[in-house]
Amino acid sequence: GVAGSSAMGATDTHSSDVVRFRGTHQAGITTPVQDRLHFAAFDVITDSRAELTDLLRRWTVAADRMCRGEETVAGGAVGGGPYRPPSDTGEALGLSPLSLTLTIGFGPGLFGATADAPQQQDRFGLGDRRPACLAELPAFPKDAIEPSRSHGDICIQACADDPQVAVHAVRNLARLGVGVVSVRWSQLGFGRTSSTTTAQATPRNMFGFKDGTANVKADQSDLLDRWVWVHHDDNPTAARWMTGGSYLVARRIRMYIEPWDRASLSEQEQVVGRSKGSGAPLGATAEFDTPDFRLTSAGTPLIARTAHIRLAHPDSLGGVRLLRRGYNFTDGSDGFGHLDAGLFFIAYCRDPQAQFVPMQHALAAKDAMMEYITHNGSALFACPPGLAADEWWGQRLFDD
Ligand SMILES: C=CC1=C(C)c2cc3[nH]c(cc4nc(cc5[nH]c(cc1n2)c(C)c5CCC(=O)O)C(CCC(=O)O)=C4C)c(C)c3C=C
Ligand SMILES: [Fe+2]
Repeated sequence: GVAGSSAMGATDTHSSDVVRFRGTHQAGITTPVQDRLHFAAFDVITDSRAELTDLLRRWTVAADRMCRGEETVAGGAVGGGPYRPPSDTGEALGLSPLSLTLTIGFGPGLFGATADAPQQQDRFGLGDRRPACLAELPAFPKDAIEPSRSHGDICIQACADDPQVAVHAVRNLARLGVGVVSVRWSQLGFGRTSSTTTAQATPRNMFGFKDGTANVKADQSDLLDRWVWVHHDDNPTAARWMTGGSYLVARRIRMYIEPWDRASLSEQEQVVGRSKGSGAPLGATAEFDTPDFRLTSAGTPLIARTAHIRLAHPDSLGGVRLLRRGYNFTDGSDGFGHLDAGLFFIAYCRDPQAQFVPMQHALAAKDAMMEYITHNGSALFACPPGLAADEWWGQRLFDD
């Protein structure tokens, strides 16, 4: 890790609070999932390639600093004199970095026209650099996607073990981006809904079930290589800037808490295919037991044909896996007395069209859970590999 001293006067900063910003892969993908999320999608509002690359350079410096617990610039909050707006908004002064990670991704619209947006201009001359799998996700049955919560040219996923640290990071990047980018939508998340290491206990989602048991984990390097990281041969030369990167699928999934809370325990367990208490697959005893989809009782499958874990299991999908990294959210109530709560689903994969798309098609068509959820936000981003020393976010994409 990086030395954990803080320029913000924090006394409680330890090197264990710092996640390395630079490396082979971006932090925030296999990093042990932190407790809090602030996810922001930006539209690029300039047509100038120079303005955009200048911002990406400035963002990189600020992000690198904030991940070490420093202000966006030295003395930014109060050191700039009384007559100028401070260069750092200051709400993280005195806080340690709390494992802040900032992960950047680029959306399909940055590369010009797509099948869904044929009018989109190739404003930055990136048309030939678009990886083939960076195409907007298709519509799935029962989707209720709201454009104001979807898509975007650039995303920043900020994760930390303190909401204020994550919000401070996104707020300051947005502030630095004035005139070049504008926030299209953002989502706060609390309570991770998956684990990415075997050392982490499995958390629970808003349905009260353990979530993340069968996730791909950071120490499963064969699975990461097969299902998460983009390979050199996955793309033609012009799109090889993605080698070592990954695609981020984001879905805002509203969960209808009130009808769920009126469903019997047995109905809830049938929907998921696992026991609510232990997280064990139905018919098994412990959380990490392998589900046996052949078990029956009086001729009926113990794990229903419509159970979430049967449909999302690799055996039902030709072996396909994803790295899930989602968060619970509650955005107040919906005006009708119902909680606007759910799961902000984030998954990383090597090829979203071959992994997420067939999985979501299977779930949307048959998953019993669909009675209790609606997908109302959707986005796909290409997250480049990690940065070498002095490299800036997007340098491999923009530099020829
Ligand atoms: C398209 C991918 C998936 C979406 C969307 C999704 C939504 C979703 N899931 C839960 C709750 C649980 N999911 C669980 C397992 C699980 N889910 C997916 C994929 C999507 N889930 C996969 C690939 C798996 C693993 C399947 C397997 O290999 O067994 C579980 C069980 C525990 C676990 O393994 O994580 C729960 C619980 C909700 C509530 C939700 C949308 C709101
Ligand atoms: Fe799931």
